[in-house]
Amino acid sequence: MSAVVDTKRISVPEIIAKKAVRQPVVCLTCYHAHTARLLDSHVDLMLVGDSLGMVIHGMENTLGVTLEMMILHGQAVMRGAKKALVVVDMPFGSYEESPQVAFRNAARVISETGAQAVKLEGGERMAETVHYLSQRGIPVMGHIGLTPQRIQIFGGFKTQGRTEAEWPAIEADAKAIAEAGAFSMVLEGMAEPLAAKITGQVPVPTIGIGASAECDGQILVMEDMLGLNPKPPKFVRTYANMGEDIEAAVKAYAADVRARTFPGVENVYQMKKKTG
Ligand SMILES: Nc1nc(=O)c2c([nH]1)NC[C@@H]1CN(c3ccc(C(=O)N[C@@H](CCC(=O)O)C(=O)O)cc3)CN21
Ligand SMILES: CC(C)C(=O)C(=O)O
Ligand SMILES: [Mg+2]
Repeated sequence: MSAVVDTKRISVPEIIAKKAVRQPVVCLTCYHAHTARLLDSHVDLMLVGDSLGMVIHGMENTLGVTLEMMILHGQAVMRGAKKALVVVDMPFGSYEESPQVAFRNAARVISETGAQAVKLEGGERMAETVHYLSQRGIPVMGHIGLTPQRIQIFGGFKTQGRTEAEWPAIEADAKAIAEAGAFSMVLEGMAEPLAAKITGQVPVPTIGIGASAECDGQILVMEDMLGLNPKPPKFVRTYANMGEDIEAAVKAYAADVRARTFPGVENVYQMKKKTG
């Protein structure tokens, strides 16, 4: 018998349980199989974010991302992720209309990708939908504060809750989706003390991005922290300079091809030796 490899996947209840024991929930976005494999043993949760429209498809915002794109990338990530919990973003237009439409589309995401959960943007106005999905077997991660799918309403990617007058509405959003059954929630782009306050008010883990170190977990767009975004937002810490590394590698390859030093003897095939 072959050795038993520990590939048990982290579950939704295990993510929730981390809050009580103050274990930070480590999250990154992930859009491909090869990066999923590299991230798998280091993160608790991978989010197939609709930011993929901007980050890998070059779109100006996330509004043009389709359900088909999310399913395709969700399938790719699931082929590389064996231990981490995988969450797939519901794209703009796939869940806002009604809880029923949201369920139909979320069920496609879950059944066609094998991911554990979906994420959708919105607080109080989406609470009924969060409840409808979680009651029917689909774990939902909430997302409040700066919700990029409302870029046209906000007039840009603008940090929320920087005046106290804005706080009650955002606190009500957090409370509403927690009560509706969200298993965790992303707090994006909000003033630090507000994110800290909400983290103290809800029973499920808060996952911050441009929020606060007091959130129960953190998420970043992987390409941003790897140095692949030439103009990263202020909330990003870059842990590698992959943009520079890729350019240097491509430059060296181009020089080798032009000098005919690639391929080398080690890269080419000789004729088979004649036998007999
Ligand atoms: N590459 C990438 N990283 C992300 O984190 C990300 C995406 N794309 N696309 C979808 C959303 C959009 N996000 C963004 C993008 C830019 C800012 C930004 O420029 N913020 C300003 C502050 C703006 C203000 O408060 O007025 C900053 O300087 O950080 C914020 C969130 C976060 N998400
Ligand atoms: C930034 C995270 C939270 C997200 O929603 C995305 O990547 O789409
Ligand atoms: Mg998103």
